[in-house]
Amino acid sequence: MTVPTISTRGVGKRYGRRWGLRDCTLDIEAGRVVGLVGPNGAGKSTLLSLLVGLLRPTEGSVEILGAPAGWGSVAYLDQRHALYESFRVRDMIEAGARLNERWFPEVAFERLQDLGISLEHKVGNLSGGQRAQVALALALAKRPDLLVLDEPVASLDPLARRDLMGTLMEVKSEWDCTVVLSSHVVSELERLCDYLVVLDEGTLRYAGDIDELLDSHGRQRSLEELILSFLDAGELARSEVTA
Ligand SMILES: Nc1ncnc2c1ncn2[C@@H]1O[C@H](COP(=O)(O)OP(=O)(O)OP(=O)(O)O)[C@@H](O)[C@H]1O
Repeated sequence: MTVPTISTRGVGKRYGRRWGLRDCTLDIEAGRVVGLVGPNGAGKSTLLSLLVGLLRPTEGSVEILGAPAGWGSVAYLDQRHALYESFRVRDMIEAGARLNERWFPEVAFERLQDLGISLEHKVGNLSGGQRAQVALALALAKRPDLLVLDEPVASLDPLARRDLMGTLMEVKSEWDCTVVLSSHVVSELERLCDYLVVLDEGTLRYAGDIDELLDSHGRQRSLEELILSFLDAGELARSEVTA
């Protein structure tokens, strides 16, 4: 049996007295593009941080390609696209070689050249969309087995969103990494993703193949409607508990 890229078992994270995520069990096979959705505070960033080893679970376990989270070939991009303002784009790419064991600078150089982003630009002078593209190119230069993106398009205008999603689609057609991205924009997820994970109030509401989900409702309901129904079901379950 092949090892799933992502395997979590009853994973939970508590912040003080409050659980950010609880009892989350997932098996996600290699090559999937996973859309992670849920309202504010649902636990999306918590789950993503657990997957990349930035947070340690309070309970349960997380394995990436059979090894504990934090090891292996994983790239993580958050919505702040943290970069060194005073560096030129070229310097950022070259600095990556000193920080990463696996580093393929040509991947970043080629992608940015294709996008018309000059390597000589200072990072501090880039637009929001260009910064996002540079941050993504740096993540891709690791040629990761797992690419994790926390709301990568949240701060971008519609054109920059489209460009970034286009880059992700190209990446998927070029090599077979597994991608997990969270977003509030369901239409964008639908174009890119083949697997859906829905969280609400720190609880897993749904995990499964998107086509199978749409087929199981005879393609009569949109993905957005189905996601809302998972969230409403949670609302119903909570009101039954508290009634
Ligand atoms: N460092 C922290 N300290 C205390 N509580 C936290 C911390 N980080 C997250 N939480 C809480 O855990 C819960 C889940 O937060 P998380 O950031 O994972 O949600 P999210 O789905 O990513 O939300 P958003 O869409 O608003 O970014 C929330 O109730 C949040 O307040």
